[in-house]
Amino acid sequence: MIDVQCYKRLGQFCLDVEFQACGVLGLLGPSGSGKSKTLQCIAGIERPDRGRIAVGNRVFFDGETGVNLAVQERRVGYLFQHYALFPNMTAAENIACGVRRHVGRSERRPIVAAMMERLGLTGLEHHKPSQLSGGQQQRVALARILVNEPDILLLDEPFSALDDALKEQVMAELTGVLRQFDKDVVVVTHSYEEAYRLCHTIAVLHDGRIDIIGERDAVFAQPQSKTAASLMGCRNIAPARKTGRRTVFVPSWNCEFTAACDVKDELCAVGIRERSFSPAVPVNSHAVSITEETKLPFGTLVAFRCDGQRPDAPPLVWLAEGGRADTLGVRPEDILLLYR
Ligand SMILES: Nc1ncnc2c1ncn2[C@@H]1O[C@H](COP(=O)(O)OP(=O)(O)OP(=O)(O)O)[C@@H](O)[C@H]1O
Repeated sequence: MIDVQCYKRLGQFCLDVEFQACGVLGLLGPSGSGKSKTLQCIAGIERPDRGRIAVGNRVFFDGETGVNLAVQERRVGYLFQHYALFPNMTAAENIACGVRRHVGRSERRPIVAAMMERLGLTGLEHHKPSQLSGGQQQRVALARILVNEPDILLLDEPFSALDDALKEQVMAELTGVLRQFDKDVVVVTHSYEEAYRLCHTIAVLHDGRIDIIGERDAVFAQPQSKTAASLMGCRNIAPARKTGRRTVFVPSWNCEFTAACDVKDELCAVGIRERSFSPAVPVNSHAVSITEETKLPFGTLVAFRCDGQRPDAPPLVWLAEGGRADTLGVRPEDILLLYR
């Protein structure tokens, strides 16, 4: 269990986060929202102005009692965006750097060899980082972290240095590594797909604060805020007001929708994912006119306007599998109710 209450002012920016999580937590947020700073406070690279950070029963930082463990004492495995391997050392030497100091020289070699085997790196012992692919470099960096037997893993944008094909392979490998690592993990990412695939819990950061935190499927199904909905891949978001127990009206689209659950009075907007529209859904159905179609490898991105839509409102987008439509419907459970 990781328990974080952390306040830190950095010039104009203010980090003010509070969360508890177990297992693999995904920290999702726009650029500059405080994701990396949160990791750095947990790792001990940044010192919060106040707060408390604990992992399991070990307190890393407590502003009130003055506890502030050094980076090495925290036993944190921090995977940097570009892995930070030593360029002049071989893969095996890089990994050996991670082995704990008290381990004797003769014991180091088998520890490194076992970890290289576990991460599929056998045969690459003598390669320097420049002679390794991006995915292999990432595995060497992970191996260097894991031989140190960390109490928590912090992964900062673990796929940002990889191309799409390699990302897919590395993500599958990392999922396996995380499954074996039965302690807490925090993964920073821009991508909701990465967060969804790797994490049990997702926290969305916005402007230095936790916007929403919850179980992955619950956050994905109802992100609650405009920021979270947009980060979860929702491109149709517009101001809305409650009109009945389960109904909402979107003035700019001139559309009323029925949701699957009760609408709270504080509703400020609705979101509809582009995949949620369908000509075959008979509910929440509205007449539309298509304004533009863009071919994608697996479908067509269709821009459309609703009947009576305000001229200044941007078109909506629908990811169509094929065919055209005069009306488009949305299942009530796909209406995202947004309160912030
Ligand atoms: N030393 C500093 N002084 C002032 N502001 C800072 C300092 N360091 C970071 N910031 C600001 O803190 C904010 C959060 O930075 P952080 O690196 O955590 O963002 P992030 O969410 O990880 O962004 P990205 O996704 O772009 O990496 C940013 O707005 C940044 O400009």
